[in-house]
Amino acid sequence: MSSSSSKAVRPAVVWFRGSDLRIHDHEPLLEAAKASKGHVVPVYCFDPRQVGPAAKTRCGQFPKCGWQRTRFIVECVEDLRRNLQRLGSNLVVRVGEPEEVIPDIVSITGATEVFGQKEVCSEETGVEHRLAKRLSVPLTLRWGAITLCHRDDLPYERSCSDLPGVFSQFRKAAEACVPIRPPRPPPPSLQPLPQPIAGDPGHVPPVTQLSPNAPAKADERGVLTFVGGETVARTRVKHYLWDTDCIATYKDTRNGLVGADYSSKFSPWLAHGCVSARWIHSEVKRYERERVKNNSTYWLVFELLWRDYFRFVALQHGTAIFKEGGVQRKGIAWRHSPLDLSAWQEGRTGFPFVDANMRELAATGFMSNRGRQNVASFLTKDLLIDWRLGAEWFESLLIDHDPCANYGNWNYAAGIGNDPRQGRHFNVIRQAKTYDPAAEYVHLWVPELKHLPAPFAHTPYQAPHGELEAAGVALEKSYPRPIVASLDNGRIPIRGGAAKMYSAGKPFKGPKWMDRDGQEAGSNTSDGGGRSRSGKRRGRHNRKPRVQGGWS
Ligand SMILES: Cc1cc2nc3c(=O)[nH]c(=O)nc-3n(C[C@H](O)[C@H](O)[C@H](O)COP(=O)(O)OP(=O)(O)OC[C@H]3O[C@@H](n4cnc5c(N)ncnc54)[C@H](O)[C@@H]3O)c2cc1C
Repeated sequence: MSSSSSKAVRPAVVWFRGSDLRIHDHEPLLEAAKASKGHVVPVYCFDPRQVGPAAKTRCGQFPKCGWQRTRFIVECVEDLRRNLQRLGSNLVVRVGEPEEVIPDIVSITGATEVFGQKEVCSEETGVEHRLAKRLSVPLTLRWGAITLCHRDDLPYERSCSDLPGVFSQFRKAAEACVPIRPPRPPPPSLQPLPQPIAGDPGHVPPVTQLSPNAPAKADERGVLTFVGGETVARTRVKHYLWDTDCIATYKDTRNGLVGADYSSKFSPWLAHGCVSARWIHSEVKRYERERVKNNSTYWLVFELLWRDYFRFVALQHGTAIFKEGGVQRKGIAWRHSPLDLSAWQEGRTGFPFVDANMRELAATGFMSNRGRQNVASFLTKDLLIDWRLGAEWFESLLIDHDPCANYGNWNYAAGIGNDPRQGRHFNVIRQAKTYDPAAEYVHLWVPELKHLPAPFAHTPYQAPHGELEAAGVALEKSYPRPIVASLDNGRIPIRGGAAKMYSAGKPFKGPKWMDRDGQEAGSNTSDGGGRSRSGKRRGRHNRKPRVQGGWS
């Protein structure tokens, strides 16, 4: 394009929002490029309400974006800038609120329109409304590729008001009648940024400015070194599918706890939009054509539909997913116990499996799906602590935090969400013995128990004195006693403080435990070993049927 014709065209601003940090399959970028003949002004704002030392969560006042995710976002933004530069443009980076920054950029550049991705959660939609009010030009928001199934292709109202309350009904409808749109390539090229903004694209703030306590080195025990950005995201997908064929055994390995490849680990990149779910889907379909199609390849797409489902649930229910009663608007009297909450947060509950998971989260910003289900159940069903504090702690620490997936899953865990089965409760000891039979995971994250062999590593309070002594474990001194007795009908010797709290409160009604398929697995037994409250072993025929649409 000649310089005289490029002067004639007024640019369009592309507002990158944080869950769309890529150039491929990005509808607002493509639409803006088309409308402005490539004269786009891509912008990303580090919003101090979301990232940085001042941003706090609502109930717990935890840092809203911990150092792990902050670092990941910085890497995503740097990568996005490099990719836009390769197309001939650049990324304008500012620290500030989008509703302040973007009108300024519009007036500096003379832009005629602002394009961006449509979000569904209240903080994000609040920004959309305020920005639209302040702009003198139209704000065009597109659903784009945020989900695998495009909202407009669903057999429901655009507001999802008639979305089924059960995942499996949604999944069946999606599988039967929703075509997955093919991913779209990035624009072949873009025009350079217009002056004067070309001279002032802005610096990506260093992690240490946004998160002053960030350690210099990552914990070596982490499942993976997660590096933000589209470039690494695509390499990870290539690794999981084409280089290692791990996807072909995903269904068998996905409940793992240690190592890079037991599950895809796509979540941090999906949460920040470094890859689109549609692109992953197209790669899975290609893999099925060229290598193998089996239950595992199906299951990865099945999990992506869970991700979709929680976004549509958030659209359907609005702010309810963040409120105490959740999407069921249910009243539950949660316990208030800062002591037990901090034991859970810091991995000092006396239940090694819970503690290992919580320590992994704090050290690395990641936790397996198996771990997340267990620690969420433990907080809400054993400690009876307000689920919002758990969700906020996850929000603070998770690299892959996505408000729809996080709050949707927490609603579910707390029994106030889209779960057809009420009162789902994980027996964390039984889960530990099933999924960590040799205590490899507990030994990794709770090193004070590393010489205590399984199964005692999962129940050190049951270990004979000699075993503890040989392993160098001194209960209460080197590792805490359990903080809650409910897991064993009160037979677990608990820490004094917590015992008092329970006896001071309402009588604790025995929880029912679910096994991994959502089946009732005995009440209050020490390891949930399939015994009923009366102590009689349950026959298989007495088991409740597998829950349709339940977590698996
Ligand atoms: C209490 C709780 C909180 C959670 N918070 C988040 C969150 O903030 N962000 C997030 O991405 N996931 C969240 N999950 C879902 C799930 O645990 C993670 O997506 C998964 O562990 C990420 O690892 P992976 O990429 O290896 O998953 P894989 O098993 O390889 O699954 C592939 C992809 O499917 C999607 N997915 C899988 N399971 C779920 C699910 N239950 N809900 C929604 N999407 C799913 C993810 O995008 C994931 O990357 C949460 C689960 C629980 C129980």
